[in-house]
Amino acid sequence: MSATEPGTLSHARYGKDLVRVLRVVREGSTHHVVEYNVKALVEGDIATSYTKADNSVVVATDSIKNITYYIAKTSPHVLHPTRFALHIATFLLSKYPHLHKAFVDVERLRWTRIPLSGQGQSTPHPHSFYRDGDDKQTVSVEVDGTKGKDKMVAHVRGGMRDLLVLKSTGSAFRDFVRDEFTTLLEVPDRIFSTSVDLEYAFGEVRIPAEYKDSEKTLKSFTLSSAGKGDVWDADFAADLARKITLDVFATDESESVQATLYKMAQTLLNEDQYINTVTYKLPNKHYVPVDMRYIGVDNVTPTEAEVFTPLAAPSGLITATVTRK
Ligand SMILES: O=c1[nH]c(=O)c2[nH]c(=O)[nH]c2[nH]1
Repeated sequence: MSATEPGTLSHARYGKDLVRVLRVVREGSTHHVVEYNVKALVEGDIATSYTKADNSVVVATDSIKNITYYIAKTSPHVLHPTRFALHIATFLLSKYPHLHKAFVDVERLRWTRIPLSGQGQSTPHPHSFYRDGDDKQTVSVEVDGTKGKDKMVAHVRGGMRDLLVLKSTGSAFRDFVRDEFTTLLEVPDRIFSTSVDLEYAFGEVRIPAEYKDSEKTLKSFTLSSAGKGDVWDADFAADLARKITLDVFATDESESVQATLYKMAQTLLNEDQYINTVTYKLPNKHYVPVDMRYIGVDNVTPTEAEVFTPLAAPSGLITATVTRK
């Protein structure tokens, strides 16, 4: 190595981030829409592009963006974020022999059919939608073609972020360490609010042959899943994870964010046998009772606390990963 290069390139990965795409699938007069934010990165024999300014090994990030749109246009998987991500990753590796790994993250934004009321019942509109929550479904896939393009394997993670929840009772925080640094009061009842960030990992899967030959099979190909909530049925897992998170949050008599988080994770592992690890990141979004004693009003005794101020910062942050035994 030349004296002017004291370092070696030990890691190199590149691609396009923040590719925004809305796809409409028309089924007669019923339409389906999905909106995604996509990040697609690749690794492979690309070192010389960094070390020798050799762009002959570079698939332009602009082309990676175009491939993302092309798969959005042609993939039979486009309505399913996990399979869509797998399709982009697999396509990149199949098309470019010198690329060996692809990393595709997809965020799905919420668009839900507008429910129309009439004749005492609600009907979902066939082509009008509304944003019914700021939470995003997340998908991260890593497809590894290093053992050969006919033996590709994938590591898939699902999850969600920005699911904002609050409960006004059913949450206590007591019996924590008390010493000279403690100012927090023990409370049998408090507000509990968090913005749920969840990620869960499935076991490794082989990419079926149909995925690779995308252009030949695009029209005909449908993939059957091996079981409810597996990688190929990850939408089920995502709905289940959201439902469990909300159910446990609502019904748990919480002794702490830690204890509620752990119950959520165990419930998800119990209900989806294909998920192996679950990671929650739960900020504790504090709401503080306003002290009105100076005007002779009790708003601090837990049973009297009715007026709160949200505390933007600092925030608690409770995280944990629970792994299947
Ligand atoms: O559920 C909680 N866990 C903590 O670790 C903690 N720390 C704190 O100040 N409040 C809370 N609440």
